[in-house]
Amino acid sequence: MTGVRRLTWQVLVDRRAALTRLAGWSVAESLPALLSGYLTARAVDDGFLAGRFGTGLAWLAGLAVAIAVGAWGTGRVYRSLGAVVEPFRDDLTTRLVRSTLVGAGYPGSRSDSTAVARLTHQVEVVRDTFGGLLMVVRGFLFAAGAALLGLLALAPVVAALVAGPLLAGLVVFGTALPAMVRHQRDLVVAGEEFARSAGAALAAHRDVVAARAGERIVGQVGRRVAAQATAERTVSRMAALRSLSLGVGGWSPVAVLLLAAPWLVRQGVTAGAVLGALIYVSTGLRPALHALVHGVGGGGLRYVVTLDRLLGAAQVTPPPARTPQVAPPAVAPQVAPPAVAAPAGQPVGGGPGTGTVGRPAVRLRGLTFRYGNRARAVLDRFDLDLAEGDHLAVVGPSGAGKSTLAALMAGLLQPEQGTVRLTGVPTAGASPTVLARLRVLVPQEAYVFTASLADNLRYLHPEADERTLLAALDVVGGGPLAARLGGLSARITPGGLSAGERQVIAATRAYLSPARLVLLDEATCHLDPATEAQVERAFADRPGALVVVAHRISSALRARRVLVFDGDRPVTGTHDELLTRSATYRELAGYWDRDIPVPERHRPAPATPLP
Ligand SMILES: Nc1ncnc2c1ncn2[C@@H]1O[C@H](COP(=O)(O)OP(=O)(O)OP(=O)(O)O)[C@@H](O)[C@H]1O
Repeated sequence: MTGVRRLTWQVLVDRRAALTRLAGWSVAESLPALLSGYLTARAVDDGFLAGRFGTGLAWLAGLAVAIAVGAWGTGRVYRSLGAVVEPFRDDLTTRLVRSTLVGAGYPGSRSDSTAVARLTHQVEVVRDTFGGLLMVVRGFLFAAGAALLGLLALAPVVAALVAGPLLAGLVVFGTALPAMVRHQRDLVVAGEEFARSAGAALAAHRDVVAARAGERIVGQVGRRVAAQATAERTVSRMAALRSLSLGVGGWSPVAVLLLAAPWLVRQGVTAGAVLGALIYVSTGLRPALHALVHGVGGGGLRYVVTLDRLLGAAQVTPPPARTPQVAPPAVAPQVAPPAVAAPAGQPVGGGPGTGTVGRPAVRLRGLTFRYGNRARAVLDRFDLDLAEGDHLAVVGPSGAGKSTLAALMAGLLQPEQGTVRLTGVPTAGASPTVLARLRVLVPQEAYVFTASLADNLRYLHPEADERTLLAALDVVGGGPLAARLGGLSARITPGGLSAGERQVIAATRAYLSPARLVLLDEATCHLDPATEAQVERAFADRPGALVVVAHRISSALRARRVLVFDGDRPVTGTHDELLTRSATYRELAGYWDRDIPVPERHRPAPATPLP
């Protein structure tokens, strides 16, 4: 909020000439507030009660003149207000549009004209609320100041009786104000979170269905709805505090004056002065306090919160540096895989002594996950580290949990316990945009939409030029397919492609994405072995880490390490190690063996089961 305070102060200082004019017209506007009680008191005491009807009328005529001057002042006040508010709006719009467009200029950002439209709309909200705030605060200061001066002129004791409760009301309001700002902000954030979460769920409904995450996503969106409702209720409760401050500051002075009237008269205060004091309170102070409390508690809070968020949005931060997508540098991966896999259930590849440099690409810690309260745990306190350059094949019987592990790594599922970090960033609570920069998951059912081949490939890398797209197709093995379809501009439809062709397109798209972690969940199951090998090699050579949920032994053989779902606990190791350590792996390798010849050294030992 410091930014809001500083900017507001700056605006006021920069426009001090316009503010001085505004103050001058405000004095004229508050003339009736200054004179109403006093002139009424004179009209009563010196005129009507003294039997001088004409004198009474003359005082009231004076009041009528003051009211006319006040009305003229009000007209001028609105004109001067524009001189303060409009330049503020223009400054803010320029600043935000510039920062949005500059932000869009960073590689990896989209030029977002809707962001500009959204921001300019919010600037209008700031302008209106700022104008309203200026009016009510100024109105209160002048009206209250005028009324207190008038009360002092009538009788200092009356001024003291009114000032006490007024001050108490202001203290109640001022004390509650920070909490009101906080809750209003929570409400705005809750609304945005809900919109973001529902929007992301709708946009990604195909992936949600593919990952069988429907129930979870509905739960997540439902939690956002509940959070927004709670925030609404809290803001409504804060309205009670506004009413309390109005009651104390606006109504109790009236009650005090009425109760104290006999005593005041005994003290020598005239009946006209008591009536004048009541006029000051009921037509000057109370309405001004009412406008202040509702203006600050409503539009004022919106001003603070909206401006605060706009200022946040205006800070242009370049997105993280993007990885070169095509033709990855011809350097060996920085990190050699560990020579020996850690024992089952222990971190692999990133723990102390394993040779990992820097932050691991993937770090899973204490991961427990089950579908539903009574279901068996698919993963139970599971740890895993993957280094940059690592290539892990995940294998296991049907239903063992391979896709679940991939979805957890991708942040599509959230664990019951434990954490998933991708290059140090926790997936819990990460926005879809952040997740998209960190990882790409290619499911078995490849997602292709009706558009040009180029549009399909650019889905995760909108700025990629044609040369980049063609190079990526070439590396992944999609060159012949692109030629057959008629080039990048060829229009494709999901129904017009075979399952394998869709997988090639999805793989090329993933290859082009900025994410450093690639998760292939049986993403090549419809490809012939040669194309599958080419796809896996392309991803293995790409900077980052690769996880392949494998359905052929060839995938496991190409990987640096293999994770096998063996009974209750996944076991990790090299192919050779697992042949001796995992009965499940031996069994799987035995079946796979029939499909693809396995080098002699990889043949399962005719061993009795090992621990
Ligand atoms: N959406 C879901 N709701 C409830 N249970 C689920 C859901 N998705 C998977 N499961 C269960 O979780 C377990 C692990 O499933 P998962 O899909 O991760 O296995 P998998 O090893 O990938 O299997 P496959 O090789 O057949 O794809 C299975 O018992 C499965 O029935």
